[in-house]
Amino acid sequence: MKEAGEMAMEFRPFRVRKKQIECDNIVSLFLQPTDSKPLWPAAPGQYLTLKVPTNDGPVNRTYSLSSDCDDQHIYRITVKREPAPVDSPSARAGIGSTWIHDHVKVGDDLQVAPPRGSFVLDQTSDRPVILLAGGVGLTPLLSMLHALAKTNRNVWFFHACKNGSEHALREEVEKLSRASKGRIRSHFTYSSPTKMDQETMGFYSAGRINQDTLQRELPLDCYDAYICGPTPFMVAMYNLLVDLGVSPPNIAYEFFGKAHSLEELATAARQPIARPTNVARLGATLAAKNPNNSRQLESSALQGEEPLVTFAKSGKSIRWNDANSSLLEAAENAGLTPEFSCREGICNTCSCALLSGEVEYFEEPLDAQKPDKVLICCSRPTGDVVLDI
Ligand SMILES: NC(=O)C1=CN([C@@H]2O[C@H](COP(=O)(O)OP(=O)(O)OC[C@H]3O[C@@H](n4cnc5c(N)ncnc54)[C@H](OP(=O)(O)O)[C@@H]3O)[C@@H](O)[C@H]2O)C=CC1
Repeated sequence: MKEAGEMAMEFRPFRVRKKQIECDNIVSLFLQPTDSKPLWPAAPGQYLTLKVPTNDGPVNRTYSLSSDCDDQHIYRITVKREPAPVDSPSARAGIGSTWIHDHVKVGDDLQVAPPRGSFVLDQTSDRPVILLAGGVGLTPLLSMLHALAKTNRNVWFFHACKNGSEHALREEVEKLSRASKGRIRSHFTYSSPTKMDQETMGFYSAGRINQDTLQRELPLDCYDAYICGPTPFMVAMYNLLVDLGVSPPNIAYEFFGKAHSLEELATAARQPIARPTNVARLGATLAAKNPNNSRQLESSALQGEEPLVTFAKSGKSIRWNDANSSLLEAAENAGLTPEFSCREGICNTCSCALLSGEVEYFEEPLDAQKPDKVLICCSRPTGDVVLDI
């Protein structure tokens, strides 16, 4: 097991050199290090983590790089203002995006952690590429487009937006497309085009990207595909691609949802399936009132059984099952709804008290964790554990 103290990653000071409004609700920040060290290397598709100051202390938020990763001089991130969820208007608007939109100005210094993420362009492949962007999900795909512009690969860049006022970085995509002399084709779909969009014909199709859109644009071929956008968009695009014959292993996406994978959601969208749970409801008193009670349990390891995971507050226990990717997923499969956001050990949203037992991290948390705390999104139990959930 890695020691928590070994896990903290390096944050460095970066200065905001430029803040650019891209459209109604999207801005870009251009960031340069102030410690006179070079930029970290980044792969097209990766994201940066920023420390966002709040009244309750700093929180980590991640933003995909939208710039050309070969640029050794400056990073660009592009951020949409996230309003409070429509179904819960009393909830807070996105902390990070509100702070970037309302408070960050040119000359400010921000703490930034190195590029991370495995949603990256496969630069060893020579297959033609389909990039499917929904809204501000274009950011990692634009970074990929910059890399692809320097290759001989054919590229189709589809971007779905509500309308022209929410369409960021259009000129940059068109410029790359023009310079490619036909090798990079772009297609913009507006779901709710405005009157002005209609007059200027600033989009190629209206409505949502569907099978017709893709079939019209794409010749039969063997593609690599990359999808980024809201989850329903990604689910729909995944199923469209599979229906068009794109091989699932060649479809890449970044997904932070509750299901194991986007593929699982995409299958569910075609044919709803019941999800098995492996919950054993124990007496509500088990370890809940006195977490030390759990120490009276016989060690599962000694018995040769899978570890017992006890959720003290909710009085539920389950046997660990390797089908769970993390303690967070185990809790969800037990019918609990712990808070989470990134599911990658970055934002600390899922941090909870570890009342007893030990865990191991399969993904290195960005911040060092105190011994009595655990990030459940990126850890598994090494023996019986009691969590304060
Ligand atoms: N690295 C990453 O993983 C990144 C992820 N993101 C994510 O991308 C998302 C972008 O959201 P946002 O800009 O608000 O997107 P929007 O809500 O503006 O949606 C963008 C477009 O997608 C369309 N769309 C939605 N659902 C479907 C569907 N089922 N089939 C076809 N088209 C659909 C919308 O159509 P309609 O108007 O009809 O709904 C709209 O035209 C966020 O969830 C953000 O977290 C963003 C950046 C980086």
